[in-house]
Amino acid sequence: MKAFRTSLILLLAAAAYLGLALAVENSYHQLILTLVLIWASFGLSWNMLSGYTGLVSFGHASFFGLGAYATVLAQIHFGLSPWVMIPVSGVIGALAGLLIGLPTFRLRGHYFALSMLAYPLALLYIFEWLGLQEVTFPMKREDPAWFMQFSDPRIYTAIALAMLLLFIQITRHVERTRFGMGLIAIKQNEAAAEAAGIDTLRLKLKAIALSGAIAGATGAFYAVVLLVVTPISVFGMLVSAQALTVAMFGGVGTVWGPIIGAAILIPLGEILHAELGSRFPGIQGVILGVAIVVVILVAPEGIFWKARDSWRKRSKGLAAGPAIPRTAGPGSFAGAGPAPLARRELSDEIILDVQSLSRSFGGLKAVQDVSFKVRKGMVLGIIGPNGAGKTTLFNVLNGFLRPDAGRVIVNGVDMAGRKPHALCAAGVGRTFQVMRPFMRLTVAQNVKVGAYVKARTEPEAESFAARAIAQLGLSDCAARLASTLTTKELRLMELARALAGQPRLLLLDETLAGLGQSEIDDVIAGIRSLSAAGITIVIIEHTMQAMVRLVDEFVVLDHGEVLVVGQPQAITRDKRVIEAYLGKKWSARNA
Ligand SMILES: Nc1ncnc2c1ncn2[C@@H]1O[C@H](COP(=O)(O)OP(=O)(O)OP(=O)(O)O)[C@@H](O)[C@H]1O
Repeated sequence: MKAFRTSLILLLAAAAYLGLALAVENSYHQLILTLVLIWASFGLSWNMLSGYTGLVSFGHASFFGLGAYATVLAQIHFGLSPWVMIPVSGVIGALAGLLIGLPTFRLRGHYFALSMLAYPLALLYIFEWLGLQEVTFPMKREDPAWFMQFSDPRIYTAIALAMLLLFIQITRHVERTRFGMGLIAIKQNEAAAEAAGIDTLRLKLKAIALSGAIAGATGAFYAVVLLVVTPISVFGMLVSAQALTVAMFGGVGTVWGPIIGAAILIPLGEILHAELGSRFPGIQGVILGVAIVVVILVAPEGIFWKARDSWRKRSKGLAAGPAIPRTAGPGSFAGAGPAPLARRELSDEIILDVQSLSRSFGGLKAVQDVSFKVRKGMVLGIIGPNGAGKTTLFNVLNGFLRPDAGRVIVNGVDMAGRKPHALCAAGVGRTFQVMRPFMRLTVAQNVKVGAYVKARTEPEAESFAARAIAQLGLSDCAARLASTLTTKELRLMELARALAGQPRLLLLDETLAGLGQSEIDDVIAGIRSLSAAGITIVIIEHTMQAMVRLVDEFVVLDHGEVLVVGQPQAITRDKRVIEAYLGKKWSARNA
């Protein structure tokens, strides 16, 4: 219903814009109307990669310029029409995206952004070196419509509008699918996305290909409108900056951002250029610079998000903070309590077999020759002093780190060195010591991202997520943004997200950290409910009082090695464990 309403508003806005274009007589103003649509399309292309994945690109002019040159050269040398070359330029842009993405996605953050800058610069010099300084479309008086050489500039505006509407539809479709959700998850936390089973490299390549396709087609049409292509006008720094600025100004990671940005900045820049350009050459660049500074200071995520957040706050919406009654609220479990786990009969089936696992950092042996077995349905605690190698061991078990030696046998298959999303698909879920929620998503969306690894369809993902949310007592907060949750609710949400991937084995990293006593009881009850549902659990935790109530068996690590393995009663009395970890005070207090 909401999607239908949005489509209707969009169509009405498009009709109004077209009406305005038809009414405008002045050809320069007509050109501005067309340019707004072109730069909005280019901004959408930038948004598809950088807005959704958070990988900032300073190099989108590569795709734009390749589309522009392909179109003009194809007309000159092969007589091909722009009607053919605009879609072909989309394909060229997509292929260029894959070629650029494959090596460049190895880099992150600033390194990614800067290396993207290199591609249009290199292309600019290559096209200059090829002698393509100023390439003009040959006039085709015999068949102007076929070669998009219209005498009425309003036709260009109409075509640009149709292209923009298509790109908006593509973007809106992406936003609604698991692909779009995966991109947002990557932006908010790439490691958590991997651990939730998302193949982040594949998704980023898909995003850059789609982004390159939109930029390539837009560049092709831009060339047609201006009739002449120069390296600086399509590969220049200002071109990439334009895409980035309209999206950042309007709002990143939303379909509306680039449209708002282009609608404000392009006419402003053009009018100032027309009025003051002769006295202040390069005034458009100044406008872009000022726009960026204003946005960084006033609305770092862009106008759209600023307006939406303040509207939501005012109308007491989702962002208004926790307002859920606590009586039977999140994390309340029937039967939850502090009693120790009754000794249970565990199956003999081995679900995780760790054999001689080692991992060093330079000369530091963080994990050395570690072996242990985890039986189906058990809760295994991993304890040890700070720096004993617990987190490193988890990172190796879940694929964030490659082991130097050893085997990690999950359900009979050696998974050592496999990527986190592959381990997740094999049934290994993970939570993090430092919580890694997707803050701008609701609880239900956060958990749904975790469900994608096993769910084949959207309804299935929603049902897995709803079940996990209910199991952890979070149904009341399902519609709230993760950013409004308490620490305990966030911990439970992380458990729910891991649970939604239908894991057979869950690795929990300091799930009780930062919680008060009653909150610890609630989260322990949550973990027990997972165990009762047949999930095998391996947990790292420092809170020993809680651990002895929770686990069936301990593995104690010290200096990266297994010190001892055993049941809680034996472990808490073991002299070596008391000396290395628990301390005499703990044993006296709990004797
Ligand atoms: N990426 C890294 N590079 C270099 N050294 C590291 C790295 N990660 C961990 N270490 C070192 O490896 C050792 C084990 O660290 P690890 O974080 O696994 O211990 P831990 O038992 O989880 O500690 P804590 O209880 O404090 O979380 C420590 O000496 C740590 O400084």
